[in-house]
Amino acid sequence: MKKYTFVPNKYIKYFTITTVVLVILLLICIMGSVLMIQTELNAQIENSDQIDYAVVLGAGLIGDQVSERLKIRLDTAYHTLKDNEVPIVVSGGKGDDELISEAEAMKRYLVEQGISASRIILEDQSTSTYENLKFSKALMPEERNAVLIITSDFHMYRAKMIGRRLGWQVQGVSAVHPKGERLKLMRREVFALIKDGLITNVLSSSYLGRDKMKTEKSCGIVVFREVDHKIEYLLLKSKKNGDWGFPKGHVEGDETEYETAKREVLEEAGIDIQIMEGFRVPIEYLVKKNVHKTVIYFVGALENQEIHIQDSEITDFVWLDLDQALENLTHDNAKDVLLKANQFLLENRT
Ligand SMILES: Nc1ncnc2c1ncn2[C@@H]1O[C@H](COP(=O)(O)OP(=O)(O)OP(=O)(O)OP(=O)(O)OC[C@H]2O[C@@H](n3cnc4c(N)ncnc43)[C@H](O)[C@@H]2O)[C@@H](O)[C@H]1O
Repeated sequence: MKKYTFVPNKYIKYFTITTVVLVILLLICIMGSVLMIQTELNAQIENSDQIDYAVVLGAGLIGDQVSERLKIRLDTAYHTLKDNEVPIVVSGGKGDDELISEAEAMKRYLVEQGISASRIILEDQSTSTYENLKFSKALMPEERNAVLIITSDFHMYRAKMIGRRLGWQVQGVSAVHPKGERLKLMRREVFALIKDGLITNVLSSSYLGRDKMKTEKSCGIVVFREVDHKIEYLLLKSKKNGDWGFPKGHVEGDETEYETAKREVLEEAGIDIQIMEGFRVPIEYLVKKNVHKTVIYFVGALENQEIHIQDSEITDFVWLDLDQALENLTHDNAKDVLLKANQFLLENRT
């Protein structure tokens, strides 16, 4: 007769629990080590010729000032990028306790250090690492996909993993934090990595590219007039969002960009403008989180016509010189368009 050894249920339970705990501890140790070596692995740019964009990831503000952790990332970005011309996406939305978006504060900091504002693109909608990178990608042309990520050493592994998932050729430069802080943050990062790597990466449709961005396209005109040999620019105030900007609107049907721009200016301001050849400046931004909008701006002069604003969409209009217009425009990318338009007029006006 066969003999069975009796093993009480409680021993099986203890054995299982101990094994699970040991496996988890082992996993945490392995992941911790992987995170630790990111400083050495991403100490500097591997190949600067192969970077289309740099993306700097946000890390919290105190009021409207960058936090100490974010400052370390931005200082790394400054030293890494100061001697080249690569466009820089600064990425981070506005938290409940923040007065402005992280992206805005990051831009201000980098500009104060001496980086040209025209190199900096704002991604100011994201609230997680995944959104940082996904929304940044939406601001880049599809074919420009060699990206340098700048973030904290402990955060780099996850950021690069998500970047690759989004189809980028990724390089990284790690911002190095003091050892004590690094260890503290690394514990948190291990759990974020488990979540992003093991759960989201496998299960979430967003990682598999199914939550595609919608796209919108509008066209508009920077309208100018000459008063006593001085240039003034037309700004309109949007009824929907209170923004001061240039007349513009969505492309309809199979209109050309010129046709859309002229129609929208006629609808919104009641004026028929001839577009000047040689100026076409696109800007891009996100409307909410999932609409990637491109607006193409042209330049055109107003002569002998009165403005009649479209009451349903526009609440006010104003003619301003360059400095006043720069002060009044709501969005920084529109200010960049105006500076370019002004330069174009200085070089091309007869
Ligand atoms: N094809 C189409 N698709 C969708 N809607 C259509 C449409 N055709 C017509 N419509 C609708 O028709 C109305 C008028 O449209 P239009 O007159 O045709 O459109 P628009 O001026 O280009 O844009 P809209 O007012 O929608 O948004 P904007 O980008 O300025 O502002 C949107 C947000 O972006 C922000 N924003 C504006 N300019 C920005 C910039 N330069 N940088 C960053 N953010 C900016 C604003 O503050 C605001 O929060 C709108 O109510 C729209 O809903």
